[in-house]
Amino acid sequence: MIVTENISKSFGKQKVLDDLNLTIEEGKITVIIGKSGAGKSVLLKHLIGLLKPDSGKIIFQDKDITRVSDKELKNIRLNFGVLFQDAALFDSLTVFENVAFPVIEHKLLKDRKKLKELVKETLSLVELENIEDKMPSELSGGMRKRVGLARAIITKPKIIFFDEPTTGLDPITSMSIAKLIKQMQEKLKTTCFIISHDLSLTFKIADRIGFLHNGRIMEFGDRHSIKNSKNPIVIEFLESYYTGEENEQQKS
Ligand SMILES: Nc1ncnc2c1ncn2[C@@H]1O[C@H](COP(=O)(O)OP(=O)(O)OP(=O)(O)O)[C@@H](O)[C@H]1O
Repeated sequence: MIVTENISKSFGKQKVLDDLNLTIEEGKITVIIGKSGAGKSVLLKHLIGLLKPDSGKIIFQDKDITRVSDKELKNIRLNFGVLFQDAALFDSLTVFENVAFPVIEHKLLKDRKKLKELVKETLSLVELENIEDKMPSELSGGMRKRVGLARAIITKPKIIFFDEPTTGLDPITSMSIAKLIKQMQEKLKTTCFIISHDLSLTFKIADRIGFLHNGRIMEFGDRHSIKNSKNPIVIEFLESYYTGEENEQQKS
């Protein structure tokens, strides 16, 4: 579980997070939605320790991760897997080397044969087979996301953070990634934190949905409660998405 307590963050005069409180429950999929520029990526970067708040706490395993040493933060990050928006694969490394990277970097397994088996097993969890020798440039967008997901889960992290997991994918591939996240989460019982524009994904897999607005989580609840929110700002956001205005806004 991660709990943020009153985190605030400004860039110059712009206050992006404003006393934000959020609880990410263990073993659940939490999705944060909100308009473009609402601060979803800034929130995610705080949770994984890439940004520090101006004030407030982020509690993980009884520790405030905003106040730990760099060494401690590195150890804490071993509990985290991150799937970045563009999958962030290393283009000069093979799929095998990409997926094995966190294991090699943290010296978690030295036996080459066991590492090969682990990479194979992890790739099969994301429904990929026999692509270890391929280069990222040879893969489709959906396959790159899957490889990125395999790399994020190979160390069996307690929490996986997803930055817009379906951006840039067609609706069918997006749905297959959404299904895969759900299946993987059910199999590994991992806690998942997702920021997304994709309401189809959100309403398909989220256990908890948070609506970020004006630097705060304005509405938080399960799929049913968000869909039936009486808050006019939430209603407007959901309606604009379905009428395409929000999508148009993303493109501009
Ligand atoms: N390092 C930074 N320096 C200055 N301003 C920043 C920085 N990072 C983010 N911002 C600003 O914070 C605001 C929130 O940005 P953020 O990327 O978190 O929004 P978002 O909700 O993720 O948007 P989108 O859905 O379009 O990705 C934006 O106005 C952005 O310009």
